[in-house]
Amino acid sequence: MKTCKFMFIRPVLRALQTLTMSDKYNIAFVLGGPGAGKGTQCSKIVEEFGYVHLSAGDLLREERAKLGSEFGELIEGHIKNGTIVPVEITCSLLERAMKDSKKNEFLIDGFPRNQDNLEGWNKQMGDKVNLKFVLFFECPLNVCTQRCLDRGAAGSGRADDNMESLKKRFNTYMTATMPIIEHYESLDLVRKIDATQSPDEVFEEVKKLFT
Ligand SMILES: Nc1ncnc2c1ncn2[C@@H]1O[C@H](COP(=O)(O)OP(=O)(O)OP(=O)(O)O)[C@@H](O)[C@H]1O
Ligand SMILES: O=c1ccn([C@@H]2O[C@H](COP(=O)(O)O)[C@@H](O)[C@H]2O)c(=O)[nH]1
Repeated sequence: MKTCKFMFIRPVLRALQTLTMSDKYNIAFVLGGPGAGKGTQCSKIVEEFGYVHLSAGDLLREERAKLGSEFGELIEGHIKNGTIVPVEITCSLLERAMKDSKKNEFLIDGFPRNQDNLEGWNKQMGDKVNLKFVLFFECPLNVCTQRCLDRGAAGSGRADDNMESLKKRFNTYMTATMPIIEHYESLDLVRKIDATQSPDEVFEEVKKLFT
């Protein structure tokens, strides 16, 4: 009789586990230096593979632009100085956007960028997501700089597409973001892409990860 009673437990547990797994958001983080082409490639992935693209920088810029936003000034200061906004703000914006989208597969672009981001995300979102991999667009500083300056000259309107902000952004990237990429490398989650080629050539490499 006893055996009979416990025979059902394992399949029930397995079913529950499957249910929990499928309830999780599937995400890929997208990292790389300023101007490496993260946004450009994310748009192509969205078009071809139907992910939802959430750029942490765009969400912060939107929040900053909201009339009466409690965090507007703080965000503005960080963006101009190329420093990182506290994770509670960024993570809440990301979680809200994920919930609102009613979708399940996300490219999270430009996040996590430092240890505070990583720890805050793991605490708030760790149990709610399945991290597929970290897409890392590798691009030398001089190429990234030129792309951002060209973007500024073409009228991006971004307060940080200028040499002064770029120096600070690169400093943050090297000192705070690279260690996060190395952390994911140690977990064998990083998929490195050479971002120096044309957008279409880069996308040929990106595609291989999604097919
Ligand atoms: N492979 C590429 N070759 C040449 N130019 C590119 C390439 N990819 C993107 N660009 C251009 O470089 C600029 C920066 O690209 P994009 O906005 O995609 O970079 P990003 O990594 O998202 O930047 P940021 O982190 O500053 O938001 C844009 O003007 C874009 O058109
Ligand atoms: O997770 C994030 C993402 C961005 N920021 C701030 O925004 C700017 C611009 O970011 P882009 O990804 O280049 O659009 C960045 O330099 C940071 O100041 C952030 O704090 N946290």
